[in-house]
Amino acid sequence: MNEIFRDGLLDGQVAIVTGGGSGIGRVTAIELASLGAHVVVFGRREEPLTETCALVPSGRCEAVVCDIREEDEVDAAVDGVLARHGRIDLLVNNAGGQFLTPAELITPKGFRTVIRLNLEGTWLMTHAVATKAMIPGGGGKVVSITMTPHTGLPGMTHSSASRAGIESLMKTLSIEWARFDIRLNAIAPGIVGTDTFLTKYPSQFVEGAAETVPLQRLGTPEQIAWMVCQLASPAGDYTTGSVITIDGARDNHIGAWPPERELGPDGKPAQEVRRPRGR
Ligand SMILES: CCCCCCCCC/C=C/C(=O)SCCNC(=O)CCNC(=O)[C@H](O)C(C)(C)COP(=O)(O)OP(=O)(O)OC[C@H]1O[C@@H](n2cnc3c(N)ncnc32)[C@H](O)[C@@H]1OP(=O)(O)O
Ligand SMILES: NC(=O)C1=CN([C@@H]2O[C@H](COP(=O)(O)OP(=O)(O)OC[C@H]3O[C@@H](n4cnc5c(N)ncnc54)[C@H](OP(=O)(O)O)[C@@H]3O)[C@@H](O)[C@H]2O)C=CC1
Repeated sequence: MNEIFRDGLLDGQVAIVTGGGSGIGRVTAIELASLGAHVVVFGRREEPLTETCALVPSGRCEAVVCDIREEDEVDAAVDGVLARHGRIDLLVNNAGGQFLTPAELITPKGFRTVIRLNLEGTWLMTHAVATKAMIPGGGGKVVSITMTPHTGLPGMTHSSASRAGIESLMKTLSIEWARFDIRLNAIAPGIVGTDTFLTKYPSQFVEGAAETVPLQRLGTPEQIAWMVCQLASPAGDYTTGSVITIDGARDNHIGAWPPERELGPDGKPAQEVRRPRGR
């Protein structure tokens, strides 16, 4: 039973979720399966993938070890899904990440590592699924998880560049592959309180994160997963080439409004005094 959508909404669909062994990817896999989809989770480590599948009560989940940066692994893994299921309706490019470091300290290898994971991995997966399954099969949907704020991610130059690249990829392919009925979108989350976010980054960054969001709280993996489900459903059939930002307005403004310095003497938002008419 799904909390938001009707039972059986995605019956018969076959979906791949990369990075499905943890965080947003795991919750997305569980939500898709709860709506009837058969989900195949990809990741480098088998154990977390198997754990995700154990959390899917219907058993409609399968773990495939695949490093999305390696084209031979991607080809073999996608071929395997196709051989077992005969179709792929949905690809969720969720695997990704970065390390937080000032730009001047990022080495060529470090930059390449993040670009290869986020941008090249997303390209390899999207190209393999499209050419092997969606183009011959008459269509499909791709959802790629990126990141806000779109004004730039200081401390994450490599990731910022790669996420912009992914959004551009989705937009461009939505034009080229419209003739194959493939619909491609990006979901750009703000800060989501996953285990990795809460444990990987410096404490100052994590503890101060909610304060930087106009809504003053972090997002949840479910809020991202439900948008994936909506796009996968008939409600998403005409949505393509879009970037859907889910971030508590972090893309628009840093912190609560009004900031302390803009409060009036009464503690309310400062307001300009209206001049008398005629002056
Ligand atoms: C912000 C404002 C908006 C704020 C608002 C926005 C906030 C959004 C918050 C976002 C949160 C998330 O995305 S949370 C989810 C994040 N999840 C992840 O990152 C999971 C996936 N990440 C990873 O696997 C790793 O972090 C990643 C480095 C990307 C890839 O790992 P690999 O095992 O492939 O690579 P490694 O062998 O570890 O490292 C390869 C090289 O990378 C470099 N490298 C790796 N870690 C490094 C480090 N900590 N510091 C320096 N350099 C490092 C070195 O050059 C390494 O080479 P050597 O020197 O030779 O070792
Ligand atoms: N949490 C947040 O605040 C935000 C997250 N995002 C993005 O959303 C996505 C999910 O984030 P979140 O759930 O927090 O992070 P996690 O670290 O939990 O998820 C990342 C997943 O990607 C998998 N992965 C990493 N590298 C590879 C690879 N080379 N091949 C295949 N799988 C790989 C990991 O599994 P394994 O290590 O086993 O391969 C892991 O399951 C990421 O792209 C993240 O950057 C975007 C905005 C905000």
